[in-house]
Amino acid sequence: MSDNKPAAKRTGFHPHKKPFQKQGQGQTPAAPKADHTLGLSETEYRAKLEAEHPGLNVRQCAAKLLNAVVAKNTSLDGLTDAHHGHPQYMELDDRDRSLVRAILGTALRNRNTIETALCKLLDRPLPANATALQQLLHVGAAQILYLDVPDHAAVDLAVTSANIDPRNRKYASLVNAVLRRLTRNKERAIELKISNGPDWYIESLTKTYGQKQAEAILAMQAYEPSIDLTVKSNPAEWAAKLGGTLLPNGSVRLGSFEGALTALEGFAEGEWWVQDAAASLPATLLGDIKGKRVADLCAAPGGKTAQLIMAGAKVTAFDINKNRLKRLKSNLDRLQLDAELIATNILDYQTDELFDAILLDAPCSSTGTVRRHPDVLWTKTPDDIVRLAQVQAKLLRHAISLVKPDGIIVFSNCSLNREEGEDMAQAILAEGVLKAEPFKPEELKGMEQLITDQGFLRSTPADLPHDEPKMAGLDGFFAARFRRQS
Ligand SMILES: C[S@@+](CC[C@H](N)C(=O)[O-])C[C@H]1O[C@@H](n2cnc3c(N)ncnc32)[C@H](O)[C@@H]1O
Repeated sequence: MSDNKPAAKRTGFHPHKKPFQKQGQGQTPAAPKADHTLGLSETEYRAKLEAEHPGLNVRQCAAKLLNAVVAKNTSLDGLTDAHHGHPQYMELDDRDRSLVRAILGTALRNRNTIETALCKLLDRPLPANATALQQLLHVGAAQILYLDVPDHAAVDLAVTSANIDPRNRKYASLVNAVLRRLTRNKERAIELKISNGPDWYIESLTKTYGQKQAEAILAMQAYEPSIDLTVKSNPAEWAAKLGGTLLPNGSVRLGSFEGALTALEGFAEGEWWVQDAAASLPATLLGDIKGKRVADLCAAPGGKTAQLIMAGAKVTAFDINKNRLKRLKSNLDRLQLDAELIATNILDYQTDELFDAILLDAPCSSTGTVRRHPDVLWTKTPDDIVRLAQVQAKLLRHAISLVKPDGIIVFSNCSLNREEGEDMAQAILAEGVLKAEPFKPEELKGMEQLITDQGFLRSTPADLPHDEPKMAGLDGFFAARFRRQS
């Protein structure tokens, strides 16, 4: 695997040297005057600057949110939520919001490549605490290297952003010089063979999957994947209607489409829902559940609940989060499906009416969803993996008390880390209350290769290869099936 240590260079700043003097090339846009003193509110001030420098708000917002993700471990989904997102993001119109998301997705997916390319253009490393400056350069570089934005706009707006921010003003000519040099070295930068992700993650993947498979997974993480749908019925028909591809498990993989997803045929009628093909597998592995009482213990937003209902089970869906459970309810309403809903911490839930079968799709690090959520790697730490594996073991032990003797439990999550998957499952089996019920090839027709030697299910973004990377891959998922012994 290639050089993954750009961060080391960043931290070796020499304060006694006058930084970056040699790099002043090209015209640096003039510094705007600080208008705060004129008594404008923050919003008015930003509106005035935007009128003078169209596109500035988007770049400033992108740099701010990038900093919140990488320096403060804040989830990108929350920051860019359409209703409760970051205030600076909420001020933008839809077009600008989508550019912010494109910049952030690209910057995070290619973070190590961008960092290495920038480091090569710097005479000396940036100060270790210059995180705002670092994000500003990353936002500029993401546009220059990967997005369809004119180079001069990316550079000028980065320089203007630097001039406006008192922390970065003294680096404005550095920003100008480095980004201009990047525009002349694009090809070389893009061709750098860099694995993207923090060192701990790359090491963990390599240890678990071996170098070749780890590299294949990391390569796939550079692409935003296509959208998969789970359909109520007639998957081949829906694949044809929507111009998608029918996958071996019956999911429909969409190619590119015009307009909003919610405007596609069948959405309003509740004929399908969005769910990665790998995420749709665990609910199918409970066996024949027709007419049985099944508990979906961590259910929201309900993709798997819908599958269990469609399989004919009487479903009780639990979730600790009331808002997420409300979302599940509205999803089921659109699909015209019904389940008993209980908002509770399942660790506090006990019943004498034990369930025939249980699905526990546990909270996890979500490292299997990096293609869709490129912030995950930069907001999670190795400690999170250990902590979440402990939570999962606790939830699974409690699930045993809710299922009938001889009943089935399917445990799943969307982590690629074996501590939350294979290791956790083996540790629980060693406690002796559950017996393994290995998955059988005939249960995963066309996807038999996902069954491990121990009879677990393991998918990764490197599975289901396709010439077009966007049409390839699966989310990383783990699933195991157990039977309660007594
Ligand atoms: C991975 S998501 C579930 C996704 C869902 N199964 C689906 O397919 O749409 C995990 C869910 O577990 C819920 N959760 C976490 N801890 C819980 C607990 N102790 N009791 C109940 N729900 C919990 C979270 O609120 C979250 O909605």
